[in-house]
Amino acid sequence: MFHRIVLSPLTRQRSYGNVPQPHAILYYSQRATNGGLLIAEATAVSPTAHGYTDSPGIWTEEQVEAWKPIVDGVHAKGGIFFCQLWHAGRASNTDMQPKGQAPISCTDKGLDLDYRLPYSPPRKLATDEIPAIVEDFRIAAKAAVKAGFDGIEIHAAHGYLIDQFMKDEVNDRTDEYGGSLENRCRFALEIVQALTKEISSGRVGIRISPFADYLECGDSNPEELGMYMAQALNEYGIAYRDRAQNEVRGSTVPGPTKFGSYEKGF
Ligand SMILES: Cc1cc2nc3c(=O)[nH]c(=O)nc-3n(C[C@H](O)[C@H](O)[C@H](O)COP(=O)(O)O)c2cc1C
Repeated sequence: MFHRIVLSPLTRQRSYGNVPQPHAILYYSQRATNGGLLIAEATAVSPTAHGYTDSPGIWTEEQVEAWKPIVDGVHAKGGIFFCQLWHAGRASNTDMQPKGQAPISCTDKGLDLDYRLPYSPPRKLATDEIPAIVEDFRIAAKAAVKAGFDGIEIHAAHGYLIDQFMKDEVNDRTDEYGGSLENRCRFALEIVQALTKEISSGRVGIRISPFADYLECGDSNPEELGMYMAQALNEYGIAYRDRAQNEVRGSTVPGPTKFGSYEKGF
Protein backbone atom coordinates (compact mmCIF):
# COMPACT_ATOMS: atom_id res chain seq x y z
CA MET A 1 0.00 0.00 0.00
CA PHE A 2 1.60 3.26 -1.17
CA HIS A 3 0.46 6.85 -1.31
CA ARG A 4 1.87 10.00 -2.88
CA ILE A 5 2.88 12.09 0.12
CA VAL A 6 6.65 12.41 -0.01
CA LEU A 7 9.12 14.06 2.37
CA SER A 8 11.66 16.11 0.41
CA PRO A 9 15.29 15.60 1.30
CA LEU A 10 16.30 18.15 3.95
CA THR A 11 19.86 18.72 5.10
CA ARG A 12 19.89 18.97 8.91
CA GLN A 13 23.63 19.25 9.73
CA ARG A 14 23.13 17.27 12.94
CA SER A 15 25.19 14.20 11.98
CA TYR A 16 28.13 15.03 14.20
CA GLY A 17 31.41 13.79 12.80
CA ASN A 18 29.47 12.86 9.62
CA VAL A 19 27.80 9.98 11.48
CA PRO A 20 23.97 9.90 11.74
CA GLN A 21 22.90 10.30 15.37
CA PRO A 22 20.25 8.45 17.43
CA HIS A 23 18.02 11.56 17.57
CA ALA A 24 17.38 11.00 13.84
CA ILE A 25 15.37 7.86 14.75
CA LEU A 26 12.72 10.12 16.30
CA TYR A 27 13.05 12.83 13.62
CA TYR A 28 12.47 10.53 10.65
CA SER A 29 9.93 8.21 12.30
CA GLN A 30 7.82 11.26 13.29
CA ARG A 31 7.63 12.08 9.58
CA ALA A 32 6.88 8.54 8.42
CA THR A 33 3.39 7.37 7.48
CA ASN A 34 2.12 4.02 6.32
CA GLY A 35 2.92 3.87 2.60
CA GLY A 36 4.61 7.28 2.48
CA LEU A 37 7.98 7.88 0.87
CA LEU A 38 10.72 9.68 2.80
CA ILE A 39 13.92 10.86 1.17
CA ALA A 40 16.78 11.19 3.63
CA GLU A 41 18.92 14.31 3.72
CA ALA A 42 21.83 14.61 1.27
CA THR A 43 24.29 11.90 2.30
CA ALA A 44 27.92 11.96 1.22
CA VAL A 45 29.17 9.06 -0.88
CA SER A 46 32.85 9.49 -0.02
CA PRO A 47 35.22 11.59 2.10
CA THR A 48 35.52 14.15 -0.73
CA ALA A 49 31.74 14.49 -1.08
CA HIS A 50 30.92 16.63 1.96
CA GLY A 51 29.86 20.23 1.46
CA TYR A 52 28.33 21.08 4.84
CA THR A 53 29.64 20.44 8.30
CA ASP A 54 27.99 17.55 10.13
CA SER A 55 26.22 16.20 7.07
CA PRO A 56 25.90 12.40 7.17
CA GLY A 57 27.88 9.99 5.06
CA ILE A 58 27.42 6.39 3.97
CA TRP A 59 31.00 5.49 3.18
CA THR A 60 32.09 3.84 6.48
CA GLU A 61 30.85 0.80 8.43
CA GLU A 62 30.14 3.09 11.38
CA GLN A 63 27.85 5.26 9.24
CA VAL A 64 26.03 2.22 7.83
CA GLU A 65 25.47 0.85 11.35
CA ALA A 66 24.27 4.26 12.54
CA TRP A 67 21.68 4.47 9.72
CA LYS A 68 20.20 1.03 10.54
CA PRO A 69 18.06 1.98 13.59
CA ILE A 70 16.91 5.16 11.79
CA VAL A 71 15.73 3.11 8.82
CA ASP A 72 14.12 0.58 11.18
CA GLY A 73 12.20 3.41 12.86
CA VAL A 74 10.72 4.49 9.51
CA HIS A 75 9.89 0.92 8.54
CA ALA A 76 8.16 0.34 11.88
CA LYS A 77 5.67 3.07 10.84
CA GLY A 78 5.18 1.51 7.39
CA GLY A 79 7.21 4.18 5.58
CA ILE A 80 9.42 3.71 2.53
CA PHE A 81 12.85 5.26 2.94
CA PHE A 82 15.28 6.28 0.19
CA CYS A 83 18.77 7.60 0.93
CA GLN A 84 19.80 10.66 -1.09
CA LEU A 85 23.33 10.06 -2.39
CA TRP A 86 25.32 13.25 -2.80
CA HIS A 87 28.64 14.69 -3.83
CA ALA A 88 29.04 18.44 -3.27
CA GLY A 89 31.84 18.84 -5.81
CA ARG A 90 33.14 22.43 -5.78
CA ALA A 91 30.50 23.54 -3.24
CA SER A 92 32.90 22.66 -0.45
CA ASN A 93 36.13 23.88 1.07
CA THR A 94 39.56 22.61 2.02
CA ASP A 95 38.64 22.35 5.74
CA MET A 96 36.08 19.70 4.84
CA GLN A 97 38.30 17.73 2.47
CA PRO A 98 40.70 14.89 3.30
CA LYS A 99 44.17 16.24 4.03
CA GLY A 100 42.98 19.77 3.28
CA GLN A 101 42.91 19.11 -0.45
CA ALA A 102 40.98 21.22 -2.93
CA PRO A 103 37.39 20.11 -3.54
CA ILE A 104 36.94 18.27 -6.84
CA SER A 105 34.77 19.29 -9.78
CA CYS A 106 34.41 19.12 -13.55
CA THR A 107 36.18 22.47 -13.65
CA ASP A 108 38.79 24.50 -11.80
CA LYS A 109 36.52 27.57 -11.83
CA GLY A 110 35.57 28.46 -8.26
CA LEU A 111 32.37 29.92 -6.87
CA ASP A 112 32.31 33.69 -6.40
CA LEU A 113 29.72 33.68 -3.67
CA ASP A 114 30.22 32.78 -0.03
CA TYR A 115 26.77 31.46 0.73
CA ARG A 116 26.91 28.98 3.56
CA LEU A 117 30.64 28.43 3.40
CA PRO A 118 33.77 30.15 2.20
CA TYR A 119 34.14 27.96 -0.90
CA SER A 120 37.67 26.94 -1.97
CA PRO A 121 38.85 26.88 -5.60
CA PRO A 122 38.21 23.37 -6.95
CA ARG A 123 40.52 20.97 -8.75
CA LYS A 124 39.33 19.77 -12.15
CA LEU A 125 39.12 15.98 -12.25
CA ALA A 126 41.27 14.25 -14.85
CA THR A 127 39.27 12.08 -17.25
CA ASP A 128 40.69 8.87 -15.80
CA GLU A 129 39.67 9.87 -12.26
CA ILE A 130 35.95 10.00 -13.13
CA PRO A 131 35.22 6.22 -13.05
CA ALA A 132 36.34 6.16 -9.41
CA ILE A 133 33.68 8.73 -8.50
CA VAL A 134 31.02 6.65 -10.29
CA GLU A 135 32.32 3.73 -8.26
CA ASP A 136 31.93 5.72 -5.02
CA PHE A 137 28.23 6.17 -5.87
CA ARG A 138 27.88 2.45 -6.62
CA ILE A 139 29.49 1.42 -3.33
CA ALA A 140 27.39 3.96 -1.43
CA ALA A 141 24.19 2.59 -3.02
CA LYS A 142 25.16 -0.91 -1.95
CA ALA A 143 25.88 0.38 1.55
CA ALA A 144 22.49 2.12 1.67
CA VAL A 145 20.71 -1.14 0.86
CA LYS A 146 22.84 -2.84 3.53
CA ALA A 147 21.67 -0.21 6.01
CA GLY A 148 18.09 -1.21 5.13
CA PHE A 149 17.08 1.66 2.85
CA ASP A 150 14.44 0.70 0.26
CA GLY A 151 16.29 2.59 -2.42
CA ILE A 152 18.41 5.61 -3.19
CA GLU A 153 17.92 8.99 -4.81
CA ILE A 154 20.80 10.37 -6.86
CA HIS A 155 21.26 14.05 -6.00
CA ALA A 156 21.87 15.49 -9.47
CA ALA A 157 20.39 18.91 -8.64
CA HIS A 158 21.16 22.26 -7.01
CA GLY A 159 24.69 22.96 -8.24
CA TYR A 160 26.41 19.97 -6.68
CA LEU A 161 28.91 17.72 -8.49
CA ILE A 162 26.60 15.94 -10.94
CA ASP A 163 24.79 19.19 -11.79
CA GLN A 164 28.19 20.89 -12.25
CA PHE A 165 28.94 18.37 -14.99
CA MET A 166 25.54 18.82 -16.63
CA LYS A 167 25.44 22.62 -16.86
CA ASP A 168 27.30 24.51 -19.58
CA GLU A 169 27.88 27.58 -17.38
CA VAL A 170 30.17 25.45 -15.19
CA ASN A 171 31.41 22.54 -17.30
CA ASP A 172 34.33 23.77 -19.42
CA ARG A 173 35.79 20.36 -20.23
CA THR A 174 37.07 19.35 -23.64
CA ASP A 175 37.06 15.58 -23.05
CA GLU A 176 34.12 13.17 -23.42
CA TYR A 177 32.55 14.64 -20.26
CA GLY A 178 32.25 18.18 -21.64
CA GLY A 179 30.93 20.14 -24.60
CA SER A 180 27.84 18.48 -26.09
CA LEU A 181 24.73 17.74 -24.08
CA GLU A 182 25.45 14.05 -24.45
CA ASN A 183 28.94 14.54 -23.03
CA ARG A 184 27.83 16.75 -20.14
CA CYS A 185 25.15 14.24 -19.09
CA ARG A 186 27.50 11.27 -19.44
CA PHE A 187 28.66 11.36 -15.80
CA ALA A 188 25.08 11.46 -14.46
CA LEU A 189 23.98 8.62 -16.71
CA GLU A 190 27.03 6.50 -15.91
CA ILE A 191 26.02 6.78 -12.25
CA VAL A 192 22.41 5.87 -13.08
CA GLN A 193 23.61 2.85 -15.03
CA ALA A 194 26.00 1.67 -12.30
CA LEU A 195 23.36 2.00 -9.61
CA THR A 196 20.52 0.33 -11.52
CA LYS A 197 22.86 -2.58 -12.13
CA GLU A 198 23.93 -2.72 -8.50
CA ILE A 199 20.61 -2.40 -6.67
CA SER A 200 17.99 -2.68 -9.50
CA SER A 201 16.21 0.10 -11.37
CA GLY A 202 13.12 0.00 -9.13
CA ARG A 203 15.24 1.14 -6.20
CA VAL A 204 16.81 4.15 -7.95
CA GLY A 205 15.38 7.66 -8.15
CA ILE A 206 17.02 10.89 -9.27
CA ARG A 207 16.61 14.58 -8.57
CA ILE A 208 17.51 17.09 -11.27
CA SER A 209 17.06 20.87 -11.46
CA PRO A 210 17.74 21.98 -15.05
CA PHE A 211 16.16 25.43 -14.52
CA ALA A 212 17.88 26.27 -11.24
CA ASP A 213 21.02 28.38 -11.12
CA TYR A 214 21.63 27.81 -7.43
CA LEU A 215 25.35 27.81 -6.51
CA GLU A 216 26.16 29.61 -9.78
CA CYS A 217 25.25 26.49 -11.71
CA GLY A 218 23.00 27.50 -14.59
CA ASP A 219 22.58 26.29 -18.14
CA SER A 220 22.07 28.29 -21.34
CA ASN A 221 19.29 25.91 -22.48
CA PRO A 222 17.61 24.28 -19.49
CA GLU A 223 14.62 23.12 -21.55
CA GLU A 224 16.88 21.09 -23.83
CA LEU A 225 18.92 19.77 -20.90
CA GLY A 226 15.79 18.70 -18.99
CA MET A 227 14.27 17.03 -22.03
CA TYR A 228 17.51 15.22 -22.82
CA MET A 229 17.79 13.89 -19.26
CA ALA A 230 14.10 12.93 -19.07
CA GLN A 231 14.36 10.95 -22.30
CA ALA A 232 17.69 9.35 -21.42
CA LEU A 233 16.36 8.34 -18.00
CA ASN A 234 13.36 6.62 -19.60
CA GLU A 235 15.78 4.01 -20.91
CA TYR A 236 16.62 2.86 -17.40
CA GLY A 237 13.09 2.36 -16.04
CA ILE A 238 14.06 3.90 -12.71
CA ALA A 239 11.64 4.30 -9.82
CA TYR A 240 11.17 8.05 -10.26
CA ARG A 241 12.69 11.32 -11.37
CA ASP A 242 12.11 14.50 -9.44
CA ARG A 243 12.62 17.86 -11.07
CA ALA A 244 13.38 20.02 -8.06
CA GLN A 245 12.55 23.69 -7.55
CA ASN A 246 12.44 26.58 -9.99
CA GLU A 247 9.39 25.49 -11.93
CA VAL A 248 9.04 27.40 -15.18
CA ARG A 249 5.47 27.94 -16.29
CA GLY A 250 4.83 26.54 -19.74
CA SER A 251 7.93 24.36 -19.72
CA THR A 252 7.47 21.12 -21.57
CA VAL A 253 10.02 19.28 -19.44
CA PRO A 254 8.19 16.57 -17.52
CA GLY A 255 7.99 17.33 -13.86
CA PRO A 256 8.07 17.98 -11.08
CA THR A 257 7.91 14.35 -10.08
CA LYS A 258 7.28 11.34 -12.26
CA PHE A 259 6.81 7.99 -10.61
CA GLY A 260 7.68 4.85 -12.49
CA SER A 261 7.99 1.30 -11.31
CA TYR A 262 8.22 2.34 -7.67
CA GLU A 263 4.42 2.54 -7.60
CA LYS A 264 4.23 -1.17 -8.28
CA GLY A 265 6.30 -1.93 -5.22
CA PHE A 266 9.61 -3.74 -5.08
C1 LIG B 1 17.00 23.54 5.14
C2 LIG B 1 16.86 22.89 3.80
C3 LIG B 1 17.63 21.79 3.50
C4 LIG B 1 17.52 21.17 2.25
N1 LIG B 1 18.27 20.07 1.98
C5 LIG B 1 18.14 19.44 0.79
C6 LIG B 1 18.89 18.26 0.52
O1 LIG B 1 19.65 17.75 1.35
N2 LIG B 1 18.72 17.71 -0.69
C7 LIG B 1 17.87 18.22 -1.65
O2 LIG B 1 17.77 17.67 -2.75
N3 LIG B 1 17.14 19.32 -1.41
C8 LIG B 1 17.25 19.94 -0.22
N4 LIG B 1 16.49 21.03 0.05
C9 LIG B 1 15.43 21.43 -0.91
C10 LIG B 1 14.10 20.83 -0.48
O3 LIG B 1 14.13 19.41 -0.60
C11 LIG B 1 12.92 21.34 -1.32
O4 LIG B 1 13.09 21.03 -2.66
C12 LIG B 1 12.78 22.84 -1.21
O5 LIG B 1 12.73 23.22 0.14
C13 LIG B 1 11.53 23.35 -1.97
O6 LIG B 1 10.38 22.75 -1.46
P1 LIG B 1 9.36 23.61 -0.58
O7 LIG B 1 8.86 24.66 -1.51
O8 LIG B 1 8.32 22.63 -0.15
O9 LIG B 1 10.18 24.16 0.57
C14 LIG B 1 16.60 21.67 1.28
C15 LIG B 1 15.81 22.79 1.60
C16 LIG B 1 15.94 23.38 2.83
C17 LIG B 1 15.05 24.56 3.15
